[in-house]
Amino acid sequence: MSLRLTTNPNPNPNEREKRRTIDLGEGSEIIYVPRLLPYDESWKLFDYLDKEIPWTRPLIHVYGRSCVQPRDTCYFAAEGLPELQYYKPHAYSWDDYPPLKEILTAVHDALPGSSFNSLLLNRYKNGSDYVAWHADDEKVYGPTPEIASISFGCEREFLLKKRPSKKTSQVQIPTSRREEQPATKRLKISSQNGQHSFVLKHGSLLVMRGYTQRDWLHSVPKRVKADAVRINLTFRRVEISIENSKKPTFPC
Ligand SMILES: O=C(O)CCC(=O)C(=O)O
Ligand SMILES: [Fe+2]
Repeated sequence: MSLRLTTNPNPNPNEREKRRTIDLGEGSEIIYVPRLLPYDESWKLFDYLDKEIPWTRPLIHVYGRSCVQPRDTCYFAAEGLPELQYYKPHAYSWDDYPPLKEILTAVHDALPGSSFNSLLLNRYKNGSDYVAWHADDEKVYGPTPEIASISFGCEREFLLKKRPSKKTSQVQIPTSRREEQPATKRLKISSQNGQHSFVLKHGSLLVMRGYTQRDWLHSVPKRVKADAVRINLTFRRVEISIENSKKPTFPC
């Protein structure tokens, strides 16, 4: 399957203008592009991913207990990268899945200077599937990981909240800064009590940058009203040298 995504995959200038950068403060930043990929192509990609990806629902061992991960998952990585620590998934090669490479090209075009070499996919069958509060802070990603997240299918809420940290004090985002962000309501982005909420649209891109993994937690909570499948791709960069890998903050 070839979708021939162009290097500028967003043909609608109005959509392109909706790219938002949200400064979380203290070196953490979110970028949100509501339509990175054209709507119809995004549905073709959804169907392809739903059918062709070798999804599994693994058993995860954390904090001395086991739980079935509450969503389907699959992992892709360039050859020779170190393993992930929070669970050790089989690493598939995206050479065998050309549409994944086309999506990666679109992401690289949108984020000049980025160079992702691994990909974690999630499939949420309905609103009972979720990802709990966590940070993607495995040492393999380095101190300031850039994580690019693409969503397809059912819109789901993505939440961010500040986490208590030894390195930084727990500071609320000033109201004034929140008000500087234009048109957040139209884009279904909101902030309350220092917590941020994004409704991730079909074909959208959300990027976490800077110290977001060190200072913030994120989640996709259960939503009873979400009655359809959502597929999410998170592109990451694994650094080659790892020593003393630390366990990530990933409950389930
Ligand atoms: O599904 C999402 O939007 C987020 C997934 C996520 O946080 C992860 O895979 O680490
Ligand atoms: Fe995550």
